[in-house]
Amino acid sequence: MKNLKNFAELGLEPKVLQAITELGFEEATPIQAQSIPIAMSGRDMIGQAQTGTGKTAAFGIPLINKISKDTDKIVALIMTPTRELAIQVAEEIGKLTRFKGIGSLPIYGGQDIGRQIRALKKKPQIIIGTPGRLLDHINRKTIRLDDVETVILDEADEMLDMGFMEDIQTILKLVPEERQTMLFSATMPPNIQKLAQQFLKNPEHVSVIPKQVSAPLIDQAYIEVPERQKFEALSRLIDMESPELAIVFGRTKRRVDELAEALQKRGYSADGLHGDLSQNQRDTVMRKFRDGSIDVLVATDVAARGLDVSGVTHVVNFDLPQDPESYVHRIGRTGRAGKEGTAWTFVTPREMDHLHLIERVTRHRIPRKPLPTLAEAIEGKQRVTAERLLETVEKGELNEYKGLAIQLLEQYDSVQLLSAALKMLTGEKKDSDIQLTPEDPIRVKRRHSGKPDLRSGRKPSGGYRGGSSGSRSGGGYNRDRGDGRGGYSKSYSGRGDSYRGDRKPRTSSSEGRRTTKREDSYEK
Ligand SMILES: Nc1ncnc2c1ncn2[C@@H]1O[C@H](COP(=O)(O)OP(=O)(O)OP(=O)(O)O)[C@@H](O)[C@H]1O
Ligand SMILES: [Mg+2]
Repeated sequence: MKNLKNFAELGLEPKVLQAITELGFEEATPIQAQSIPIAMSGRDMIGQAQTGTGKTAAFGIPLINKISKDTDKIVALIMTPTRELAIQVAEEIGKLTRFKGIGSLPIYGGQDIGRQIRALKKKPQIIIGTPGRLLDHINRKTIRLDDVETVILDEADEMLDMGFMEDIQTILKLVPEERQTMLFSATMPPNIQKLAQQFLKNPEHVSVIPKQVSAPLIDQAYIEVPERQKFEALSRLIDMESPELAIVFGRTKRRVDELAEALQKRGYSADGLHGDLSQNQRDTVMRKFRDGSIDVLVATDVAARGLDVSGVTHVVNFDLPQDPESYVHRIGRTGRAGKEGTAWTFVTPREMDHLHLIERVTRHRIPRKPLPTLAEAIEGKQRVTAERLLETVEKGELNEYKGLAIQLLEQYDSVQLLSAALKMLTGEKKDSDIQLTPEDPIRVKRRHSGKPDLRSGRKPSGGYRGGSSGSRSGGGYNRDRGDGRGGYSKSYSGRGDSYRGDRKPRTSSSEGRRTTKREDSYEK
C-alpha cells in the first residue's frame, strides 16, 4: 500500500485540510497515513499505534471529512474511558472542525447535566463522551443515537475491558446496525479480538507497531527501591533532573493524596489527580498542569490513558502498574509527537517478577538505574540552578539590578555573594519528616503460556485476562477511572474468588480507597 504521508494526497475536503494546516501538522504520521484511507472507505477498523503518534487525528480527520454540516442530528459518537480524555479529544475535534462548521460536544460525568442539556440543544453532530454519563443522557432521552453513523472507541482495549463492557453494549445496541465502528489504542491485548467480533463487521486491522510496544523515544529505567525509601528516591530524582513537567503515578487514591501533599511539603510544585476529587478540582489540576503552574502531577491510572500534555519530560511509576498495558500507557504520557522522554519505574525487591512480566509482554528490556546518592542529587540540583542562572544572564534585561549588584560587590567578596545567590535559588529542602502509608507489593500474577504480547492477532493460549480462570491473587485491586465510577477490579490468576464484574463497592482502609467502578457512580 502506498504510504500517503502528505495530507493533501488523501482526498480530504479543503476545509479539513485547512484545519490540519492550522494545527501545524506537516505530514501524516504512519497511523494517520494508513488509517485515513480505510476510514474514508467506510470500513470498520482496528487501529493500533504507539502512544503519542496521533491516533486522535487518525480517526478525527476522516470522521470530520465524512460528516455533512447540514445535518442537525448526532451522527457520530466517540467514547473515551476518562473524563479528561473526553475533554481533550473534544478539543482536538473542535480544532479540526473549525472551518467546516460542525458542532461537537464533550459529555462526561461530574459536569452539571443541565449545562450539558443546554449545550445539546445547539445540535452538535459529534458527541465525545464517557459511557456512564452518555447512558444517563440516553435514559433521559436528551441524547438519541438513532442517527449515529460512526462510532469510535478511543482506548478501545480499556473501553472493552470488563468494567465498561456492559455500558458499551447497552449504548451500541441503541446505535443503528448500519454504521462504521472503529477501535483505537496503543495496546491490543489478544482478547480484544473476541470482543471486537461483537461490535465490528469484518474490520481492517491497521497496526503500526514495530518490535516494541512502548514508544521508542522514551528512555526507560527501573530503580530497585524499598517501599519506605520511595519518597526520598523520588525527591532525589526530581532534584537531579529537574523535569520540565512530570507525571508520577501512584497505585491508589490515598497514595496520590499523600504523595502530592508530601511533595508540596518538601517545596515542590505538585498536585494530585484521582477519581475522588470533584470535577472542578480535577479540571483545576489539569489546567494548572497544562499551563505549567504545577510541575508535578501525581495521579492514579485515571491519567494513564490518552492524555497529551506537551512538556511532560518525565514519568515516574512510584508504584508499579498492575498490568503491562497500564505500563505502556503510563510511560506514554511522555515521548510524544517526536519528542524524547524519560520514564522511571520504582520496583520493590519483592516485585521484580512483576517487572519481568512487563518486560516480557512489552518486549522491551528495562535497564536498571541506581538510585542517585544524596550527593548526586544535590550536585544535580546545583547544576540545574547554575544553568538557569546562566540562561538569565544570556536573556539580559538586568539593568534594574546592576546598581544594587555593584553596591554589593563593593562590600562583599564576589564568590561569597554568588554562592549565597546560588544557595537561595537552589532552595534548601525543607527537612520535613515524611511518612507515606506503605502500599502492599503488587502480587505476582501468571500470564498464561504462549508468548503473550500486546499486539492483536497474536493469541496466547488462554489469554491472560478476562479469561475464565481470572481471579484475584490476593491483595485485591481496583482501578481508578474517570467516569465518575472509580475503578474496577482486575485480575489474573488464582483461587477462583473473582469478583470482577460483580461491581460491589469495595473500599477498605488497607486498600487505600481503591474503589470499584460503581462506587461513586453517575455523578449527576
Ligand atoms: N501529523 C501530525 N504532525 C504533528 N503532530 C501531530 C500529528 N498528528 C498528531 N500530532 C500531535 O501529536 C500529539 C499526540 O497525538 P495523540 O494524542 O492523538 O496521540 P495518540 O496516538 O492518541 O496517543 P495515546 O496512545 O497516548 O492516546 C498531539 O499533541 C497531536 O496534536
Ligand atoms: Mg489517544
